[in-house]
Amino acid sequence: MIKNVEILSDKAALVQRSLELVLAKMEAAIRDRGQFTLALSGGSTPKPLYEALATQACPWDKLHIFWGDERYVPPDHPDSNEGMARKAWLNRVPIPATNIHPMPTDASDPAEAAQRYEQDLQRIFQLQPGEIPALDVILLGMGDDGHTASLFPHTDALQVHDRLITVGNKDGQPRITFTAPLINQARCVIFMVSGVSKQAALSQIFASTADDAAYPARMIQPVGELWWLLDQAAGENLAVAS
Ligand SMILES: O=C(O)[C@H](O)[C@@H](O)[C@H](O)[C@H](O)COP(=O)(O)O
Repeated sequence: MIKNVEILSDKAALVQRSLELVLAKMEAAIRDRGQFTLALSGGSTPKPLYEALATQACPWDKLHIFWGDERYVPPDHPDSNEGMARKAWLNRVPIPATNIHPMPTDASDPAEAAQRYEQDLQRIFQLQPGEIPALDVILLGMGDDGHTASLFPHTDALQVHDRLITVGNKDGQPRITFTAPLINQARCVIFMVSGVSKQAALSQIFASTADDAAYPARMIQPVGELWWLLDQAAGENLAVAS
């Protein structure tokens, strides 16, 4: 794993840097493998990045879009990560509808939805049993509590190591989420973290020792590149071990 930490002057600079990095990874992936597989994060931080991507001239037919987690609501619900990304970006560009792979949230049992998405990935990536796909880029955020995707502190999802997709739990509300093993198989993971409220969790996540169950973002140690892009407000007091 190659770990990079950059502290940008403000959120706009963080978004611009994230855009540069995603575009660079997109160009390299399409050059090397003919396509670019990207998993989106939810929350508020990445929305301006998605809006910026909507202004780019990309080989849209070579992009495949996934979500790293999803609230268990319909896509037209205001909390939907899929709905946010479609409004901010995907509805504004000519990306083929078949290249967009949202997490299902229509099953009565979220575990069934998680299994369906896992089967989707197995089909799309033509996986052998037990094989974990390497996505080109997985975008992640981090909550004030140190969660990432929908891997929340002290939840069962943190213990799932034999699946690609599982059911997360935020205060009793179900989520669909990538598991840590799937995230850690990525060629590149990019965390986008903004705001002073993230400082306490970041200090734990960058500490040489802390409880991974309490700060699940610590579990993200990808085989490829790990990028932490922080704005000054989030990263100003961070002692970054090399
Ligand atoms: O569905 C979600 O909410 C996200 O995937 C979640 O993991 C998010 O990235 C963090 O909660 C940070 O959210 P902010 O970017 O809003 O701080």
